Amino acid sequence: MTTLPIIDLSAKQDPATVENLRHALRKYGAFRLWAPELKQAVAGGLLREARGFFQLPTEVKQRTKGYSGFGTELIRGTTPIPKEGINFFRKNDQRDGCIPPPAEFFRHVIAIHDNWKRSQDQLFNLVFCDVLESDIPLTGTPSLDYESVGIQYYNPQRMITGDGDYSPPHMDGGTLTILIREDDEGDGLEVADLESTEELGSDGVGREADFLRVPTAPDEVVVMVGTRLQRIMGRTKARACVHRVVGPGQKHSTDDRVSVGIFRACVPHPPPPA
Ligand SMILES: O=C(O)CCC(=O)C(=O)O
Ligand SMILES: [Fe+2]
Repeated sequence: MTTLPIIDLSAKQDPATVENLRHALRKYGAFRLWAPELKQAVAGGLLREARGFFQLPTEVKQRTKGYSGFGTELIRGTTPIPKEGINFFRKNDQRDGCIPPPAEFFRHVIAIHDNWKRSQDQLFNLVFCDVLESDIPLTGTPSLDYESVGIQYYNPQRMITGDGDYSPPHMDGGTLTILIREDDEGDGLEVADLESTEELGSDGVGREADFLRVPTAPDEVVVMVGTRLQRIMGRTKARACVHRVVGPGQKHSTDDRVSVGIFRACVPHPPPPA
């Protein structure tokens, strides 16, 4: 398997597809999803609004609910990621004196969230019932149905050198992440082949594993397993995807990069008191 399998939720999955998906969940913790509506909803306005937001003066962004400044998000608690971001619908995200995001931007985010709601049950049924053959109820409990939307903004002009990467290898914290990217050949997303190394942590996997490029394609998004799903299902069934974003490199030295993630059942940030 040298590309991620693709799933079309509107079709009935044949046994070979289900078997491929089962393998992909162990090898990469990721697969592609045919999602033209979601892709078009993002292209038709959200990206423009997001770019507009990230051009606002820093002091305005910093007061906006859900915003995290350049280099403030850390991987494994230590490595700053050279990006800015804004998160929506995250619990415990209360800072004093926050202002809401621009109304038109927020309207587009809500539209994406609503659009995704139409497919999410189908996706969860396929993954949990057909592929993982799980009888653990993974939907219908408030802590697992929790979902946030995060928008990442990568600006090559803010990179100190042109040879650093946009995002170091890491795993996401939730059950599944739906990642929506712009169509761009050299977009930089790569996922680790988890069968190519004995390492288990994202740091070791990042150093030792073979990585597979995941090119963007029209009408497709990527689905990635997070650490929470791995914990629930066990590593023999589903591994958390270790992914990174390489670049920007020469080609993208002037183009910025925007991605949208729908993070399902991600740990609220900051975590609630124990
Ligand atoms: O921007 C991307 O393609 C990946 C983003 C990501 O991995 C994340 O936000 O957790
Ligand atoms: Fe991620």
